[in-house]
Amino acid sequence: MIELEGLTKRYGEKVAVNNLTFSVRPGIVTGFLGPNGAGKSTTMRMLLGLDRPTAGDVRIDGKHYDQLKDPLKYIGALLDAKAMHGGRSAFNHLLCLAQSNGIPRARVHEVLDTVGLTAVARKKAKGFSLGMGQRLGIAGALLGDPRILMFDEPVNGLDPEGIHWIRNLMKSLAAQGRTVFVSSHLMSEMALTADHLVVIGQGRLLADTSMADFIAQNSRSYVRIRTPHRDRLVDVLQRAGMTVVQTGSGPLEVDGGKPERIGELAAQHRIVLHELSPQQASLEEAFMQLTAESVEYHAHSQTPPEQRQPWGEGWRKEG
Ligand SMILES: Nc1ncnc2c1ncn2[C@@H]1O[C@H](COP(=O)(O)OP(=O)(O)OP(=O)(O)O)[C@@H](O)[C@H]1O
Repeated sequence: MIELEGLTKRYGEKVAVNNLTFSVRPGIVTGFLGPNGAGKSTTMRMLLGLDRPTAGDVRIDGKHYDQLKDPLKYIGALLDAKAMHGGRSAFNHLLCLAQSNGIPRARVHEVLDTVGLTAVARKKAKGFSLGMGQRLGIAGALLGDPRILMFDEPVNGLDPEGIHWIRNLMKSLAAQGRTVFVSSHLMSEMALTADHLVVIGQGRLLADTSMADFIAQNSRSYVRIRTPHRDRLVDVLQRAGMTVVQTGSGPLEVDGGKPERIGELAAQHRIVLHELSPQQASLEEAFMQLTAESVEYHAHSQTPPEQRQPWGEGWRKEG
């Protein structure tokens, strides 16, 4: 379990992390989302004792990072895959980490095998591709067999097979009862991996909710219908209290009615349907919706008009 309470970090005038309070629970994958500059990496660095909070507190299984003896046995992290001694071989890099944390040498072989780097274990890390570097960083995170794992952008640079592998790894770590906290800008990937989401913007907490609730709360869901009897169906549905949006001669979009109910009404009135499909926004759409709303909220409260930037701008450029 990771617990943040009022966690705040200022760099001069800049408030990078603003009074964050949330918990990351074991047994599930928790996604950590926010546009560029939202404060995700700063939060993760404070968790690992790499940055000192200006105010507030963050605890790992009830302790501060610097109170942990052999911290790799409690929490494993991938923050910046390039942050390693490139002149060392993959094996020696992991061996150094293991020795400084009281972890047996045999474990180095195990994690190299887990991440698929056994064949290149004696090669220098500076010759590694981005994807191999990510795998080596993940091996380092797994080294101490920790109960808590934290990954900052783990799929960066990975090919589809590597992305698939990471997804399954995170799910299996969570299924073993571990706490898995992962940030990513790849919304489609996050939607497939995370059970729960923590979303921040401009350092503030915007959402702390299940994936399903996040999408439901931040997007419109409706039922799409195609029928050769449009007028009759519209009449029936409106009399049942539903809102029907008609776009030219395209499909009907119905708000406020479940597909089962719509299907039953159509059958009762002997109306033929060619399509009856519930539509749910994607995580990406829900995220854009939430960030769009936050532009107005933050713009007036914090930044002078001449310095205002559309909130989430950087994320949109990348996305
Ligand atoms: N050492 C620092 N000195 C000054 N400002 C910093 C420092 N580190 C981060 N910041 C600022 O704090 C804010 C949060 O940055 P952070 O890197 O935590 O965001 P992020 O959500 O991880 O972004 P990204 O998605 O781009 O990685 C940014 O405005 C950044 O410019």
